[in-house]
Amino acid sequence: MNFRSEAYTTILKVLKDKEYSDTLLHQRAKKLKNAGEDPALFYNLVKGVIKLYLKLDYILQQYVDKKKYTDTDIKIKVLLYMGLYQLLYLNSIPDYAAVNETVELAKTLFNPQVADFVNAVLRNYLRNPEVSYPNEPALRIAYEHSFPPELIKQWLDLWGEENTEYLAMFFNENPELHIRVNSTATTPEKLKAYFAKRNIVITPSQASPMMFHTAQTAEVLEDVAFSEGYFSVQDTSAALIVELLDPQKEESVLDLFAAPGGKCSYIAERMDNTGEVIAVDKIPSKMKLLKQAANRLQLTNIKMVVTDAFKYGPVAPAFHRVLVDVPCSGWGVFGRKSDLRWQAHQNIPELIKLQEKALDYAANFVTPGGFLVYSTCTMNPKENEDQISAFLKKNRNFELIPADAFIPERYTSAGYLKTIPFKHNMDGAFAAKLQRRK
Ligand SMILES: C[S@@+](CC[C@H](N)C(=O)[O-])C[C@H]1O[C@@H](n2cnc3c(N)ncnc32)[C@H](O)[C@@H]1O
Repeated sequence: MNFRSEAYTTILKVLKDKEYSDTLLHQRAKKLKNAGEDPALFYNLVKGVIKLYLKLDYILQQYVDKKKYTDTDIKIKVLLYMGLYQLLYLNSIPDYAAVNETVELAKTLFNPQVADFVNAVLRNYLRNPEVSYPNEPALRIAYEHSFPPELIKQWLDLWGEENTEYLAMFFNENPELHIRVNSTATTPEKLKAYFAKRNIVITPSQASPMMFHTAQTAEVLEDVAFSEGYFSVQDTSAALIVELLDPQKEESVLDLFAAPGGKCSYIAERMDNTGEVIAVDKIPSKMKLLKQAANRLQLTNIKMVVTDAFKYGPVAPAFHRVLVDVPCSGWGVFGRKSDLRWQAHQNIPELIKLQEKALDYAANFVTPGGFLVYSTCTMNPKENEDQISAFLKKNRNFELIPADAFIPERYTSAGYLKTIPFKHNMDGAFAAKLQRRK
């Protein structure tokens, strides 16, 4: 077993069969680790090639006869992507090793002719690695940073060339690990001291006293403090959404689109294991993850209901706080979810309808004087500000509560929680806090 052959079959599954799952990746990485291989290289190669395959493809076309490249099977293209990715991004691997190992893999998987082809293309690149990109901004950014051109066009219209490029670049970097302290088990100071004793540096977040970030991902995840429930892995932007919701002890809280439950477990922690959090989601396998997290964190105030949110009832204004964390285009999490940029742009109109319906439905559960938080992990105004404006126009009994009363002002804009990945060094998220009048 070696990390390149495992990476090859994984990448092919994603690019050819459009199948991606973090679980599959983790299982394979674990297998490699047990066989004495470095899982970090496996993760880097798989996630990197999936994110950057459009760029790799664009470059490779410049080193092969056009017709021959068009006729080349995806099974062979994946080998070329892997070889070129190592040459461009894996500095720990010398160029000769990147080429030789890819050629050897081509021999094992195919035959000497394919191996010769792979060798010739990669060496062609090495002889003259100058690549030229189109002048037109949308195409240049799309190929240089590997995003669908139609998505880049939308971003350019929204934010202009400079910000679009910052965003695209940010999502191609290796994201740091963000962790959240379990306040029912320990304190931020104790957790920091615990890791310091083990020579692991975790840096306090500027955004939240309960959050840290670290570049020592593997060491932190493998530490027993994780399995013992002293912390969770969560992007800081997601934690801020719960801080905006601001759940209090002994309250009743409804989390209508709850799984896999990162926000739900934080709600339960902030309520210090009191009151009741009802977590609703329709996907049983994702709810299982919430159940595991609740057990690990020893949270006893979460009640899980596996059902379609729109069938959850009785529909009555019975909750102090309702979180409606809707399915969205996911633009804000393109850094962590390597395959998402290749699918997310397709179904936005449908998502917008679902979000509108979810917000309307969730509002029915808020008690007079209670709060409703609508959130997404996207920076798309049509899924964010536009949804809230339309809702407030229809529902005069709700009003916007400014977010900067709950989270640092730097992460807010026009009363909303709004995180900008390259500016705040976290995922992109949006949330609005609405109060139902008494
Ligand atoms: C953005 S995710 C929620 C993430 C979650 N709040 C967290 O912090 O981990 C949206 C969730 O909505 C769920 N979902 C989508 N349509 C649904 C429906 N009609 N009823 C219930 N859950 C639904 C999906 O299974 C998905 O887990």
